[in-house]
Amino acid sequence: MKPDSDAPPIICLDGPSGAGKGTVSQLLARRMGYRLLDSGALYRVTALSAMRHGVSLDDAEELAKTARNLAVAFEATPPGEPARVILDGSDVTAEIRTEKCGDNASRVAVIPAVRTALLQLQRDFRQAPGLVADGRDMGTVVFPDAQLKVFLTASAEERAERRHRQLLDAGIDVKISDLLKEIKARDERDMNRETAPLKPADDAHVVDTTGLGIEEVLDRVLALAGRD
Ligand SMILES: Nc1ncnc2c1ncn2[C@@H]1O[C@H](COP(=O)(O)OP(=O)(O)O)[C@@H](O)[C@H]1O
Ligand SMILES: Nc1ccn([C@@H]2O[C@H](COP(=O)(O)OP(=O)(O)O)[C@@H](O)[C@H]2O)c(=O)n1
Repeated sequence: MKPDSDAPPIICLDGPSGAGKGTVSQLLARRMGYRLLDSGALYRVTALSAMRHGVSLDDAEELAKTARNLAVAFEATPPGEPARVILDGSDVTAEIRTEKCGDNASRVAVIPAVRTALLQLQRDFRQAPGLVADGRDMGTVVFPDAQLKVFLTASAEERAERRHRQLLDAGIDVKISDLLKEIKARDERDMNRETAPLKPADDAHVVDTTGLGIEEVLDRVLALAGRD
């Protein structure tokens, strides 16, 4: 799809868990002076809100209602730090990052009515001077006319190792074999759902980050954006 020349530019970074989307998106948004959409946080917050209100993860209708009525806000933080995520007035930034919440997010994300409920909220992030959008379907569904679409990936083993290091840094010791199992299960669910499955858009640039450092990945994306 051709970019709408009047709309603010968008760079989409899609890919599986642990590919580096969040990290690279933040660095890229800072370099470009763009806003940032962490779409995964919206699915995580929907899952958390459902858990808090006793909504079953099998109840599609109530989950869609939960997504439609989300009282969520992203609060700016100093450069380099992820935005603080506020749900119903309380800070859930750390709570939504747990593996449990990620897993539940991928369960609610299967439901088409939940995805529809979150669509406009995501599109509203498109504001001048531009947007970096991080997720699974940014280039395929939410912003099909984006100027640049990048699909970041890496081997499941390397993604599990990255997540392991990240959790250890946060003082959480989880078995790497369990993380690998969870990552593979989430990949499977995200790639095989009927609505907005995880896959590169036809016009996406696929960047395999296995063996690449964060700065190298950032440089590749900046080069694709014409900013090297
Ligand atoms: N290319 C890379 N090399 C090494 N570690 C990376 C790389 N990209 C990301 N990481 C680290 O891996 C972890 C997961 O990255 P993150 O950006 O949260 O991935 P995603 O948003 O795709 O799930 C973080 O701790 C991050 O610092
Ligand atoms: N645009 C998006 C973003 C996330 N998601 C879902 O939300 C879950 C959590 O996304 P995330 O981006 O926060 O997860 P990580 O890649 O950080 O592990 C994913 O496993 C997807 O199932 C989605 O379906 N569509």
